[in-house]
Amino acid sequence: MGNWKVGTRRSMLALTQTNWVIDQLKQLDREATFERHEIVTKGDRILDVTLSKVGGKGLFVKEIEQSLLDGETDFAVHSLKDMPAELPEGLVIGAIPKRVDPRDVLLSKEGKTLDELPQGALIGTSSLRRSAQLLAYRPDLRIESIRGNIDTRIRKLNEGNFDAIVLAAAGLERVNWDGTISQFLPIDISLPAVGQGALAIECRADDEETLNLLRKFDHLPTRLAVTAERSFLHRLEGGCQVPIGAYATVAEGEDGEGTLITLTGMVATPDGTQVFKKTAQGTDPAALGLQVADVLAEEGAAEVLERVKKENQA
Ligand SMILES: NCc1[nH]cc(CCC(=O)O)c1CC(=O)O
Repeated sequence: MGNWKVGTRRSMLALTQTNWVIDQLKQLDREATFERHEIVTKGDRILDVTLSKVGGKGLFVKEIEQSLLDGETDFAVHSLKDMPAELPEGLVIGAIPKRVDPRDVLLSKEGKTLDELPQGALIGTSSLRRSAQLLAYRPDLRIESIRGNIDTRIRKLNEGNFDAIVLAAAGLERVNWDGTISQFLPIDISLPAVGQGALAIECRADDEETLNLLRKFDHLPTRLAVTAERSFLHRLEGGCQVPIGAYATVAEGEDGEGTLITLTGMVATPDGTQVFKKTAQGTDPAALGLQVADVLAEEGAAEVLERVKKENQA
């Protein structure tokens, strides 16, 4: 029983994700009804500046979180990778549904793969993580920033502005546009963003009724994996200024506590000339994230983080 007010961004991807979550929740609770509240965020309004320069991830979630805190909405569906490592006081992630494909994908003219792209090809991405890893693999590539929702970016590729663009497989799959994919980039070439491919359903920490509804929709292996990734991100204070990636898996078929988690973390220089990567295993996701972050920091990632931060202040 109950009526839930659901906050969502207005982009095609956001609406598709929110509708999908509502459909799933209706199957878990046949009595429940849902009302969508569309919210335009700062990240949606500012389209002409590179994200890392205007305040990063928080831009897509802040107004939505305020509406939760004000009680105008009861829960909100986000792409987990758009969420900052720390949530505002009073809010929690009530459910993390099962993750879909975490990989980055290449969309290119004539369906070329990364290896087939011509010398000096122009790649559209505004993600430091993606450009650093692409340059590490193919230093000849030229990178140019591209903003806008998925549909805008694909239009810019089709208009001939780029030889290729990089997007997340997950977003394309959710809006049924996976037919546009030229190549799934291997994880060891492009380590995904923390939380990529997973959704987060955020609600008030003291809203038992909503937490009860959402709990049924939580997927423990995904929660363990993204908890390890977010703990890694948090330890390195990775805003959007530094190329950072992480990807964790949980052994197939296991879904309990004490499950073995494998986490790979990555920090790179923006030009891709230095890439620090480490893989470790453990059963405590938060501790594993800290451990991988600390080892990377010791091996040189700390200097990179310091240097990039200084350069950005200058
Ligand atoms: N940066 C925007 C964003 N946030 C979430 C997704 C979709 C993928 C996901 O849910 O992880 C995308 C698009 C993209 O990176 O291609």
